[in-house]
Order: sequence, then C-alpha cells, then structure tokens
Amino acid sequence: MLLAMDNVTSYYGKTPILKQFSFGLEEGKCLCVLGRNGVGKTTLMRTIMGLTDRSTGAIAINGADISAAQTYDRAKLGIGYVPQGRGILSEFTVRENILLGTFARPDSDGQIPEICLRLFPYLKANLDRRAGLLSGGQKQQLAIARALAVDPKVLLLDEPTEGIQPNIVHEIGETLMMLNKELGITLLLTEQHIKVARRLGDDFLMIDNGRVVATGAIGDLDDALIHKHLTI
Ligand SMILES: Nc1ncnc2c1ncn2[C@@H]1O[C@H](COP(=O)(O)OP(=O)(O)OP(=O)(O)O)[C@@H](O)[C@H]1O
Repeated sequence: MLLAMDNVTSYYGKTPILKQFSFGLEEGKCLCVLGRNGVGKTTLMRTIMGLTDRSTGAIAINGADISAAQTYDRAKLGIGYVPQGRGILSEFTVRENILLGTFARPDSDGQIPEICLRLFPYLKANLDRRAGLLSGGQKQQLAIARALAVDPKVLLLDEPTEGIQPNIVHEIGETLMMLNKELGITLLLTEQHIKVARRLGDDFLMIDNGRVVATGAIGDLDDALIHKHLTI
C-alpha cells in the first residue's frame, strides 16, 4: 500500500471526528472519498497531513509510519495537498505560489518544476500575475501546480471541483485523469460530483459520521448506497 490508515481516531479538541478509521490506497490508483457535508472528509485529509489537533492509530506511507511526523516532513515524504478552498495566497504572484510547493522538496533548486508549466499553459503565460486576479478554475490549476511542485507520490485533493463553473469542472476532471492515468500519480480526492467520481475513481470510500461505512470498486457504487449515504 502506498498510503494506509489503521484504526485512526482524530480529534479537534477533545472531540473525535474520525473514528477507528482504516483504509489502504494502492500505488497508481484513484480513491474517491464520498459522504454528506460534515461527515469528516476534510478531517480525513487534514489527519493525513497532520493538521488536526491530535490523532491515534497508524498512518503509513510505503509502510513507514508517519503518524508522529510534522506536516512539513509528510510533504517531503511525497504527500501533496490541495486543500478545500485552495489556499492560494492572493497577494503573491502565480510564480511565488508555485514556488511555495518547492520548499518541501529535498532537491529544490528555486526553479518551477517543468511539469507545472507543461500542464498549465495559462499559468506559464501569467507567472507574474497576482494570484488574486485569477478565476476560480485558474486558482484551482494553481493549487494543483503548487501541490505538484512537491513532486508527490500521492496527491490529496479536497473538493477540487467545488465552486467551479460547470464547463471548467470537466476540464479539472481531465487534468486529474491525466495526472493519474498518464503520470501515475496516486490520487485521494473528495468529490461531490458523482459523475466526476465515477469517471476518475478506481475505488470509493463512503464516510458517515466519521466512520468508513462502505468501500469498494467505483462500479459497485450503486443507487442504494448513494441514497443511503449521500442524498438527504
Ligand atoms: N477546526 C475544527 N475545530 C473543531 N471542529 C471541527 C473543525 N473542523 C471541522 N470540525 C468538525 O468536524 C466535523 C467534520 O468536519 P469536516 O470538515 O471534516 O467535514 P466534511 O465532510 O469535509 O464536510 P464538508 O463537505 O462540509 O467540507 C464537523 O462536525 C465539524 O464541525
């Protein structure tokens, strides 16, 4: 397994949000995390990055336990993160935002990795533009480019298509597909568009109230499961 959690409970203050959470993600796969608002999807991402207050249980990358590691070191071990809301620094340029990702790279040479520019021609043509001026879709490209600058083995994406115009949702989906299927980057993403999840995902993981309630191949995600755990 490239990334695995074993019996993880993760807290904000004294409140457990993720509870006895276990799953494994094989190298090269795309796993879609699904569940209603507030069930703990973002907390799952933050727990993997070491950004919740505390967690118990084991989190491993390539078999090495990282559950006590600092966020910075988790990034260095190959976990890229595109947070919900994207976390773009508006006052900084496109170039500066991407370079932030390279700080977590052991071999950083102060240059923007070629792949970031090759994948996103708009960013390449607008490196000196202030990031706050970008559209939602362009900011999402920037957040993905910054995460790729880490040279990740696995990329965590929290609602990558949230708040993005419908015609751009498809484009972001295609980019993620390329990262996964052509460049072999393992993906863990939360996604509210079932259509995008079905197209991208190899497997799904359904969360309800902080627990894994169903998991399997994306083809097994049927209407009964969707009705039970996703629709209101
Ligand atoms: N920083 C925090 N401090 C305390 N409680 C938090 C914090 N962040 C989230 N929570 C609580 O943890 C629970 C899970 O939230 P989380 O954001 O992980 O859900 P989610 O599934 O990602 O939802 P959404 O789709 O709305 O983003 C919620 O009850 C939320 O109130």
